[in-house]
Amino acid sequence: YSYESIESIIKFILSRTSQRPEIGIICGTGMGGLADILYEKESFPYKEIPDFPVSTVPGHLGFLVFGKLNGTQVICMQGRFHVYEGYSVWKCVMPIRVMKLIGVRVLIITNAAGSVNQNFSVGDIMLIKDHINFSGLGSNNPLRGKNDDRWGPRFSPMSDAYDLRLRQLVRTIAKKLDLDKYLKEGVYCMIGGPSYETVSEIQLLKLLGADAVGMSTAHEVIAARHCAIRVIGISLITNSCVMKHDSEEMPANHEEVMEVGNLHKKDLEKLVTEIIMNIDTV
Ligand SMILES: O=P(O)(O)O[C@H]1O[C@H](CO)[C@@H](O)[C@H]1O
Ligand SMILES: Nc1nc2[nH]cnc2c(=O)[nH]1
Repeated sequence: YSYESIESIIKFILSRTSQRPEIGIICGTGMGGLADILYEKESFPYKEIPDFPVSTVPGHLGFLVFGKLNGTQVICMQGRFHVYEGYSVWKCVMPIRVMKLIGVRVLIITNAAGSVNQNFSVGDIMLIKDHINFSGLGSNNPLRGKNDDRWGPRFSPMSDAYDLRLRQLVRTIAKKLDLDKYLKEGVYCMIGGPSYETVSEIQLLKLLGADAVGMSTAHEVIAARHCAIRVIGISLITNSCVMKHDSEEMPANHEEVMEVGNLHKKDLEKLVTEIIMNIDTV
């Protein structure tokens, strides 16, 4: 997608809504209900937006939703794109550039993830402090190819990817909402998927310092940071990864991931609502 092609998508969308949000949300698997916290909603099915990819994964509805929360305008991706769906990595992150041109300054990225850290429990919320982009360490980076400086620089720093001030805000809010007992902080590792990890792979990720693992987010954060959008990353721990060979524990499965997402959506909704009401986008 060239800059101009994103501009024409923007033209299509903005001619159909008068909302101009500065805060974006990406809903993780089973977390599409996050859009329900909004009122005065205007929803656009991905399949009706020119050049937009479509959602193919259960638990990802496939709508771009505009709406308000206490007077603050928000844009929400009800469904994200994963590389394992067959989309190239740059295509997966295209909606983030759409958000940028709409005027988004802060992006709340949520996901469902398996825990690698054995101190984490299912239902915990992990505030992402950093990521390991396993699939991107080679050349599967969304910024690969000719750089357009209108988005950002050729070489994009990532050491400050998960905004320190915003993380402090989330911690304070979690405490106020009495969710701090569920709030963990850690490193998210993105793998390509769609197969879940072997036991040896989980042991490797643990050695590398990962606390949770999933198949999304890192590429989105790279694209967001490249165009100077500040990021909050939140993982809902939906399953504990099997850490030992020959264990009788239940293997990871997508039904469980969606079910846990659904079960804890109220906690996430409360947290995200309060974040949006307290964020300063300046
Ligand atoms: O990261 P999200 O989209 O929340 O979903 C996670 O859950 C799915 C696997 O169950 C994978 O898509 C993984 O990335
Ligand atoms: N890769 C990966 N993605 C997930 N998404 C939700 N749970 C998991 C998991 O255990 N592994």
